Amino acid sequence: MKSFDELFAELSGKVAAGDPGSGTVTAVRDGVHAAGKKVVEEAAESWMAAEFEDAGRTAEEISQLLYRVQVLMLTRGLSLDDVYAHL
Ligand SMILES: N=c1c2ncn([C@@H]3O[C@H](COP(=O)(O)OP(=O)(O)OP(=O)(O)O)[C@@H](O)[C@H]3O)c2ncn1[C@@H]1O[C@H](COP(=O)(O)O)[C@@H](O)[C@H]1O
Repeated sequence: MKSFDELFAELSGKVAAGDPGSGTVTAVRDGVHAAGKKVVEEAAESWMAAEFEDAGRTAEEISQLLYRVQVLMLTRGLSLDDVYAHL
């Protein structure tokens, strides 16, 4: 299990290092358009799971949404503080 901040630190490190085995590195290289589409896709799947599936499936979809939000942040070069400043 990892927190939002721990996941972001892990992904940032992989992107900075250009880790060749990382799906995140590939996703960031695919660019903002692709990253944004994945956010929308996982947001829709989270909504559908919340409406029609159980809490466990909903949590799973939301975890993928959080991951895709972090990929979008990394694609735009945003830090956690850049986002937290607006909370
Ligand atoms: N949390 C995630 C995570 N969630 C989703 N994904 C990726 O997203 C893929 C699933 O996306 P799809 O669009 O194929 O999903 P889907 O077909 O809609 O599947 P469902 O939503 O229907 O379940 C997975 O196969 C992973 O490649 C993730 N990839 C990575 N992480 C985390 O990121 C870390 C680093 O990963 P790497 O960069 O790949 O090393 C990992 O240790 C994980 O903690």
